[in-house]
Amino acid sequence: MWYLHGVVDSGCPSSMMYICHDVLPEDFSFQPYNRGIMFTSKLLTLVFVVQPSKILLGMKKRGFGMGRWNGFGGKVQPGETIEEAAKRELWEESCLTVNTLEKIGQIKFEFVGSTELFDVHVFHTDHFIGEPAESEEMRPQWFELEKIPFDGMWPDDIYWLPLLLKKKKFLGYFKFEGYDKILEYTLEEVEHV
Ligand SMILES: Nc1[nH]c(=O)nc2c1ncn2[C@H]1C[C@H](O)[C@@H](COP(=O)(O)OP(=O)(O)OP(=O)(O)O)O1
Ligand SMILES: [Mg+2]
Ligand SMILES: [Mg+2]
Repeated sequence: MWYLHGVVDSGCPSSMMYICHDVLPEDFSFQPYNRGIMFTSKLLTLVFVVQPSKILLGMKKRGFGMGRWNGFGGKVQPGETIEEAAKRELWEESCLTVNTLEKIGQIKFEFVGSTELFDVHVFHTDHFIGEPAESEEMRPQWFELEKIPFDGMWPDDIYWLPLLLKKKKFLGYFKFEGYDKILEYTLEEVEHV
């Protein structure tokens, strides 16, 4: 049996290679790795702009997750930090700028049949500059907090978005079959993320 032992930095922050080894590290716990499969990991960002009684979501118009309401975000590019990427994607997709973002969660997604994990870094902000505007990728819309369209969002969101709205930090793992069915998941509140 081979186990995850470390991470190879391929030089591109959005493409870390996790390697497996036949030694079980002491802090070894993350579920997908203990099956001895070699995974790559793709770094992604996700930003939610929240006001006291409403949240800004975007209808994804193209690519991954098309047709679903979601926060704003995308792939971390070489040479930028995850927070820089989160701000850039928010700007590109909604025309909003922010001075600060609060890191609130980290979620790993596994898709059965794929050895690429999505490592999604989730941010939250109360303060923004500008007016939301439609982009090529997203059509922004405010939703009252009691009317969040969970049926039109990724099925994992209903588990952890309530934590974000309470400003609780969290770590999650969701295993998907296709893009609609969650086979298993873990979710925990943490002090630091
Ligand atoms: N299960 C899931 N639940 C969720 O809420 N968000 C998810 C998710 N899986 C992926 N995402 C988010 C993370 C990220 O914000 C987005 C995927 O990235 P994108 O495809 O939007 O990347 P980019 O904005 O770089 O795209 P392009 O500019 O079209 O290349 O979907
Ligand atoms: Mg995007
Ligand atoms: Mg984008």
